[in-house]
Amino acid sequence: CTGFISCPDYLSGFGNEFSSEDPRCPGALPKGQNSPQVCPYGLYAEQLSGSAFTCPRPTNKRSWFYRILPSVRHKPYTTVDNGNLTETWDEMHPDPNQVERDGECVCLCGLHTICGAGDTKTRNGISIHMFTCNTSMIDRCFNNSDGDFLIVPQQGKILVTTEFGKMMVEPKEICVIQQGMRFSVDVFGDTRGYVLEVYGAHFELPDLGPIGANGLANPRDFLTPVAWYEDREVANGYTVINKYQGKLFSSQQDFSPFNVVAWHGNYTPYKYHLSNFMVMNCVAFDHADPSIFTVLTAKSTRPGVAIADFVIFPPRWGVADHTFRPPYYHRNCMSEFMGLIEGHYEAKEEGFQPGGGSLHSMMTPHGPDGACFEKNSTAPLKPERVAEGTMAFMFESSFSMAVTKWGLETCQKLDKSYYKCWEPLRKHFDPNWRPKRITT
Ligand SMILES: O=C(O)Cc1cc(O)ccc1O
Ligand SMILES: [Fe+2]
Repeated sequence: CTGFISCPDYLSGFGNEFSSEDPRCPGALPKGQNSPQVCPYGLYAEQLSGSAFTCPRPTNKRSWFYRILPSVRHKPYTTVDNGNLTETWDEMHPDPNQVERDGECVCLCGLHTICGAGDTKTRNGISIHMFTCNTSMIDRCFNNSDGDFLIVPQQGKILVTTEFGKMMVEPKEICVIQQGMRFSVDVFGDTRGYVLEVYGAHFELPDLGPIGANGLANPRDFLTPVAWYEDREVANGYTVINKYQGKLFSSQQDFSPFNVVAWHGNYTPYKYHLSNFMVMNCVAFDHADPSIFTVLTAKSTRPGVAIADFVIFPPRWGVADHTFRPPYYHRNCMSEFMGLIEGHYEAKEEGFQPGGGSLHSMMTPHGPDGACFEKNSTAPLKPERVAEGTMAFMFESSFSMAVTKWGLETCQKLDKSYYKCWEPLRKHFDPNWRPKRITT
């Protein structure tokens, strides 16, 4: 692989101290210091801080850019229309009902906020957006001052150009663009996906506890781009869109922001292919909690309680004996937003479509639909492939999320009959039932 556009190169590892130079400028990284009086090739040094300076070492994050011009050389920010991107959580009256949205939704380009909670100003909260797009961002980039984006493409691959280099991300891959990292997206047709935004925390790999040193998402499968720069003047103006305190702003500059010739640090964008997830599950009996499928977690300050977990339901074997194998019926102290990248979700063979979404709010009952319950209560329990050809996922959050007006009304894709999937559930109670006697 040689070309950067068709097949970008990557550095492997999660949160490593990486360093990268565009091969056109060998020696661009200063040796032995970050801020030489004059940088190699006449570059400017600029630090991007992803944590407070004084964070303990395991959570201390920053990267150093060596760039043709520093980011500060831009015209003032002016406000622009937010479209359907919002951080207003009281547009609609709270509603604990199960919510399901169908997949097809013809919308303009941009981010459409479905639900969320919390506040960018106090740096604690999340929001969940959908994006639909059929044109690339030309001479335009995005900078999220509010938080980190975990992007889940569902239809169409995206080429993400960042200050660190380029990443091609296709459905069943995810990428994370952390707070303040400028990026621009090229698409190759109709493109759609989900975005989980977290304010005030970064994603980490979950602890493995008794699993041991290996398993789930392994660090080496996370890929960070290699340095790539363009020295491009843009006479008509290059637009930097800044999301700041939930609102969009635009500023103009006369050069491409992707002018980083070399960089080093541990604060980078990255991508991950979900097929690399090493799936663990029960091999005896009972249904394990879905936390065993956690790819990434954004921890809160309460031990074990996530601001948001990114959880997947990948293809795997189901082997549990004398067990109702699908997800159990559930009321949760967390909020569960589910999406579908491809195939069918195991608890609902019908209805839930790729590109759709469901929200089971805090303590709102949910679980397998009537057909799933009947089928799996009598199915012979032989080893069986589960979720073959499918990839569902969940954003699980300790925040009690509000649904936006766009999510409930504007998109016009709310499935008002969702609750009906549980109506066929009927009583099986038999007061004369007795345990089977074992006769010898
Ligand atoms: O379908 C869901 O709502 C998600 C889910 C999956 C699972 O395996 C167990 C519990 C749970 O909430
Ligand atoms: Fe649940």
